[in-house]
Amino acid sequence: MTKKLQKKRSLLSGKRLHSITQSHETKPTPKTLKPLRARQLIRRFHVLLKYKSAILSKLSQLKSVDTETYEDFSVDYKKWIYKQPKLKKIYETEWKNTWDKLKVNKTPDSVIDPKSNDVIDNSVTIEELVKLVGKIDSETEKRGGLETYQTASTLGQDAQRGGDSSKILTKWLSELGWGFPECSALEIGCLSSKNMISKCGVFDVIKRIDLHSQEPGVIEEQDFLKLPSPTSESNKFDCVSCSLVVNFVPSPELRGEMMCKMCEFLKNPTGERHSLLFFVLPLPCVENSRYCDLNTINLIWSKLGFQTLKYHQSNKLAYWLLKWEGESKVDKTFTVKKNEIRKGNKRNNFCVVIK
Ligand SMILES: C[S@@+](CC[C@H](N)C(=O)[O-])C[C@H]1O[C@@H](n2cnc3c(N)ncnc32)[C@H](O)[C@@H]1O
Repeated sequence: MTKKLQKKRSLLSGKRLHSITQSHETKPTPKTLKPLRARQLIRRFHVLLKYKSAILSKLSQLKSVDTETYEDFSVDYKKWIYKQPKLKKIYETEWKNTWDKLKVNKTPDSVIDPKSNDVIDNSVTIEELVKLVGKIDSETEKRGGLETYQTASTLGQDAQRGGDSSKILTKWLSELGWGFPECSALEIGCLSSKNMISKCGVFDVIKRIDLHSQEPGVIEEQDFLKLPSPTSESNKFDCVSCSLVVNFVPSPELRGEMMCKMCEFLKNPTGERHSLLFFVLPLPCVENSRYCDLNTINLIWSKLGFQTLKYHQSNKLAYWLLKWEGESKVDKTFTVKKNEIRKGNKRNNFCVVIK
């Protein structure tokens, strides 16, 4: 490959050139993206993350004969692959092939195989799974990694394009006259500390977390699913905001776990002081999913002890403001299974499962 072509590819991917074995340098992420490009990127990252999670979970079942235990296979899988020379070679070869072949500005290929309808069936071997992980990791990197995904999402928050979603939360809080002394909030999936939730003046304390912090020191780099639940009421929050995060979570079971876990972070109601949850999903998750509709989400929230105070649909998003009735109102026995609600091949597969 000529130097010129290499440079062009690195510019397209928004990354400096590096080999898979080199330590990754800090990569420049594009500062601007056209709205259509941003939407395409967000969609592609969701697809890649979803498949990666399914493939790693299959891989962790198949490798169960391995004696070494891994604290978190979704993070440690590379250690496991690299321990075995044959698998390491498969992973690296696929990573490099994908890196060389992928044109980031072209409509991407199917992640697994269009012939198998992208289904990971039971006959798939460890080698095939490792190859798929190599392919996904390489594409993710070549598209600029999570940072680029976040840039695309931040651009979606641009005031000229409707502003960040917490603008609706603050409007609703002011309509309700909600607010207390020493009011605290937990913002899950926080892209910026300059959002309306931070500027509205209702909250004295805001804990901001994100899988990949864009503002170290202000936004804690933390997976909400791994965040230990507070053991005392004083460490809980008056409000939890979880906007456009559950749809990012890669499996239906983890989405269910995330929704249930939010309750553990909310203060139980005392007198007039009620805790709130602000929740946002892309509209297609409830309007056009094969497995989920508005009733499903509303049922889950009501079983978890929430009462809907406000609901709003824009062209693209669904917003809820929910009041929590406390631990005693949580139905700990209810389950939600993956059931087909709508038929048709133009549907998406967004789904929440509660076990
Ligand atoms: C589409 S952005 C939404 C950002 C913002 N809340 C909004 O409404 O525009 C999703 C964010 O959620 C973060 N995220 C996804 N899963 C997460 C998790 N398990 N824990 C913490 N953050 C997570 C991602 O890193 C990403 O920054």
